[in-house]
Amino acid sequence: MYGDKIKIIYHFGVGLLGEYRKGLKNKNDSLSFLREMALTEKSKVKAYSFNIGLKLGYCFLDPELIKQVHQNHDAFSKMDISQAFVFLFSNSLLCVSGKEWQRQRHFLGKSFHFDEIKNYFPTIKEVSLVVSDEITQDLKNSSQKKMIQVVKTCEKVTSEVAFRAFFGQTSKNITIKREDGSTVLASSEIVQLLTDSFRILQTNKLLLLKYVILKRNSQNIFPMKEEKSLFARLNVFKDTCKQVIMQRKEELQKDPSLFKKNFLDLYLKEILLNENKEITIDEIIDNFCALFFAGTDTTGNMTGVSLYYLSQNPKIQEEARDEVINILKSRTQSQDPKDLFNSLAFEDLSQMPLVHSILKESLRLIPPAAAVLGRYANRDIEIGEFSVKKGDLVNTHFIYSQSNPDLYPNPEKFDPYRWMNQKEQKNAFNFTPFSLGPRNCIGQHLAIIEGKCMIANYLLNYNILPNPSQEPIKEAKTIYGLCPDNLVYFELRK
Ligand code: HEM
Repeated sequence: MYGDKIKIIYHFGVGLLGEYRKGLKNKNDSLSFLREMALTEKSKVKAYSFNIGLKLGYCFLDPELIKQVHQNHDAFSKMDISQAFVFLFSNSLLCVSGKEWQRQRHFLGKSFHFDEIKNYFPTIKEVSLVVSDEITQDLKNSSQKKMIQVVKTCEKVTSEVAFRAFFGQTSKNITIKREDGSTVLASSEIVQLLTDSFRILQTNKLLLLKYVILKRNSQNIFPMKEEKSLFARLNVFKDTCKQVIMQRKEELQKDPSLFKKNFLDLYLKEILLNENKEITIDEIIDNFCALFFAGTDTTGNMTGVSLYYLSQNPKIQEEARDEVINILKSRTQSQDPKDLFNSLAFEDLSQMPLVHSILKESLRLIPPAAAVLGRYANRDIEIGEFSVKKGDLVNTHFIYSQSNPDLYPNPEKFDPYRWMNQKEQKNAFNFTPFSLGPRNCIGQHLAIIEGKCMIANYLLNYNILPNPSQEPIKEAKTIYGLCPDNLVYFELRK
């Protein structure tokens, strides 16, 4: 019906996962089919059709059509992608829709405004320094270069920042008690819960079938052992969050002068002082989970991938380091990397065009959220020449236009300088790693600020070297990123 404007990608039962597996096996890249399509078809193909089980969907690739989907965001509802996803996020900004979404976006949006994010800058710097101090100590003890799991290292920073931005205290203070009596940090448990809920769907076919048919009711009808154990842990996790929130509420009720600028206090202030009756404790818990989930791995991956490309491109690395040092030279006489990084001011971050371009180029090549969360159309809607019917699955994928050689000459090349040339930025819809439209990423400024801080800190402290014995693999799991995480060595700078 749509001729060569649409490609059909059908894998019986496994759906799109089948195409990802094929790409991984043959090209070390789950999304190689989209990169190849971009090279051969350029902008001819507008969408591909795919299946999840027996259900068919459209994934739009053309920037104009992607724009139409996201501008009409209220015509779609996000899919329940796993049990933990629903349990942890269903009352959060990530999942709610309509008036409820508007209310939440308005409330949270104020805190994500560029000027407000400034408040989190000291925390970002402090946490970055704690992590780099550990690495430096380790390197000093071994007196040689060491392999660094850069994505994991960056996630240590991003998870701690997300935690402190929300609770205003360190994640080490909040622990979860497991059934076997052991304790685990809340920040690790939430990641583990999400990973486990995807894993059980992938490894237990019966459970997957039950979930596809029964959806949110799956755990209530003949719950399987893995479901029971997952839900027991999910309940403990939320109960723990609730206790922390209720305790803080009591503290603030007794002494309102204790209010701080963190998300939890902002919510509680709204409830206690402004007598806002719409905000519930469930909404607060779910938004903690959502901000933690949406902000940790994504930002950690963006920065880890940038460090990988810097290891592969020593000249660009040197130039980026000079950019950072030149700014900081005017702030301190000291040559010590720690003093230099300590002197970094929030305003300096906007004076780093190359570091910014490195992050953008990493997001172009390996966008952590390569596609948005799948959606169902809740009414019939025309997207360009495509007629989407109520109930159809819809998605949008960013890699295709971000790999189009007409828009990005030599698209596989890591070339941050292309961003310093205005031509590429003519059409903002060709580069959308943070999605677009009213439901775009609320945390994008925070992510870039964290990324710039981490890159600046590592450039000041270490030579970032490649690991020639490891081929990078681009794998799409919960997010799209590089693995295994042993692609980079750090060496202390003399
Ligand atoms: C490099 C880092 C990041 C990337 C690539 C990224 C990407 C995205 C994308 C593509 C969406 C749209 C998802 C969809 O519509 O299905 C999104 C939404 C969202 N992001 Fe981010 N994100 C990043 C960092 C962050 C950070 C740091 C936070 C907060 C701490 C955050 C919070 C959110 C939230 C709450 C939404 C939902 C917004 C809404 O529906 O109104 N993200 N992000």
